Amino acid sequence: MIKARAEAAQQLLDRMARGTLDRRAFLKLAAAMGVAVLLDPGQTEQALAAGQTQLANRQAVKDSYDYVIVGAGAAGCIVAARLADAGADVLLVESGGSDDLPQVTTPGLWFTNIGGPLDWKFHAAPSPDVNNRAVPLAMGHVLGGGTSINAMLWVRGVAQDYDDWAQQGCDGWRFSDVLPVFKEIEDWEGGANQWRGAGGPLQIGTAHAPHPTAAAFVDAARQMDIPILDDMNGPMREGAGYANMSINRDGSRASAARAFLRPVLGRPNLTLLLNTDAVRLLFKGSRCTGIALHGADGVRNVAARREIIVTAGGIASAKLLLLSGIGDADDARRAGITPTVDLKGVGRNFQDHPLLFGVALRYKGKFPPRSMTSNAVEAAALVRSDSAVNRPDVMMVLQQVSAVTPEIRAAFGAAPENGFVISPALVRPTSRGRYQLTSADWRQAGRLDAGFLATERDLEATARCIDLCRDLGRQHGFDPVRAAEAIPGRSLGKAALRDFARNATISFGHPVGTCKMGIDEMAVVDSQLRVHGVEGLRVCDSSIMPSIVTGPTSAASHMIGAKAAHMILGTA
Ligand SMILES: Cc1cc2nc3c(=O)[nH]c(=O)nc-3n(C[C@H](O)[C@H](O)[C@H](O)COP(=O)(O)OP(=O)(O)OC[C@H]3O[C@@H](n4cnc5c(N)ncnc54)[C@H](O)[C@@H]3O)c2cc1C
Repeated sequence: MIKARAEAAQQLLDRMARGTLDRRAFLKLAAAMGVAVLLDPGQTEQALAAGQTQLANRQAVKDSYDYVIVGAGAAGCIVAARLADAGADVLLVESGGSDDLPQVTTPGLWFTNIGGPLDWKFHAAPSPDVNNRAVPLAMGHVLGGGTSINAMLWVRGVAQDYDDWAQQGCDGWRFSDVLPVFKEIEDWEGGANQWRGAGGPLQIGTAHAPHPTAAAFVDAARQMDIPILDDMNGPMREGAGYANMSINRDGSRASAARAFLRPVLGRPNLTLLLNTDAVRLLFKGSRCTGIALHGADGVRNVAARREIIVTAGGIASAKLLLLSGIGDADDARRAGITPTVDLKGVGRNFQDHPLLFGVALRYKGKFPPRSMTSNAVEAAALVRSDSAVNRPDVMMVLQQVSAVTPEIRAAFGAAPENGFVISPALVRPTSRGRYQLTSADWRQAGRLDAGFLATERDLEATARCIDLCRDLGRQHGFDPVRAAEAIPGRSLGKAALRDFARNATISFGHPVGTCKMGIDEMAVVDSQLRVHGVEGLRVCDSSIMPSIVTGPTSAASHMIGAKAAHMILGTA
């Protein structure tokens, strides 16, 4: 009851922040709904200022801004907020719409967004490595980007991930360089320490009333001699435990939009345009001077006095560069685009984590309902697929939902009605994919060869991880909750296990790498995230990762946005 009233109060605040309610109407409704006492005066003033300011700014879009930022996801929200806070005149353009929706704010509903209106609904091209399936690749198409629809896992990876970047020529990106940035953005419920930050804008915590399957998972991991970690982000290493989530103390989703952007939307020097697509970058010689936008009123050009900053995510950032002639010049001509800069790496080096749905277990009796504050992924283990491997390369992910891919269902039967899944995930893939345009029309999705399980090493590690997940499910720790393994439910020989991997693979939702940072000929941006060969243009999001981090990519994407803001402002 109290929660329902708190949600009603939040919805009213959101409507006012969008500019669809004025102060009088807001106060009248709050009194009528009996939620006035729940309203924090500071939040009310912030929402009112945001609504009035953004309404006025939208009605008077200017011909030029200091910075134009494309994409309001994990990285874009942080860059925009920090630059606006520093006094710059900022335009933030987002293709998706508002995030004032219960399926965004309620953690337990996140997966209902996959394939729905808040998802770009992208698919990888069919590949024999996954039995010619066109694997769906969900990406957030809404204010907040992926952080508004993701599973809220907050995982930095391991320290070596960032040291690897530095070794590849990315100066300033060693783990010791990025740790302070991770710390400054978070408000970890356990308080600050050598590894963690407290008091930052983004609240991070673990499940407070975990589902019985989560405790069973951790017990089972202990029985497999996997180290148990009190906090999976500190120290960041092999082990199992309760997952960190980006979640507010009140149990609602903590997204980049809510944590970083909303508090500054009352600033007159920040304009947020929703439902607006960036379709092409504009140039004068080798300088990027502006951008062509497509919104409800058609196309308009906006100039950037200082820089254009592209934060459109793991695929769309590369797409915008390619549409603007930055990429392989021969490919550009073939697509009917005049080449601007011959940068062969744009769209290449694609990486994602294959995730398998999975090893399905039948629950003992009726599956207890999860709390709506649960992300349904409350525990995980980061391990090595083989003792010969020198660092963690696979993850076992508890999924407190009962689902398998259609191909696994056809071969092994439906997932049990009362059940849950242990998903193998390959978190250090060696294969690399490629994104390409199929036409010069920005509305066309283009083609992604994702490279899932495309190398022998990746297939072998994934197959081993299936066995590890099955082993985990057999441990006594699961006895209180597991009746039996339902899928695969029988032992699989080498060929059958590999076939299972090919049929069960989906995307973990972590596309990165298509505008990679570095100094080699395939690098797209330098270590300050400036596009090679172009002035006035940076790419500052998940697409710049030279190699994917060992775990979900949201935390690293936030860090990239925050570090980019420091670079632009000269504060790091
Ligand atoms: C279903 C799902 C579950 C996930 N679960 C997790 C998880 O639990 N933990 C985790 O760490 N990571 C998870 N991720 C991944 C994580 O959300 C991403 O790594 C992260 O959001 C990437 O940040 P980004 O800033 O690079 O891009 P995004 O957050 O994707 O933001 C890009 C934004 O740009 C907008 N955009 C794109 N093209 C244009 C254009 N032309 N014009 C204007 N705007 C444009 C998009 O609409 C989007 O809002 C998940 C992702 C999905 C989709």
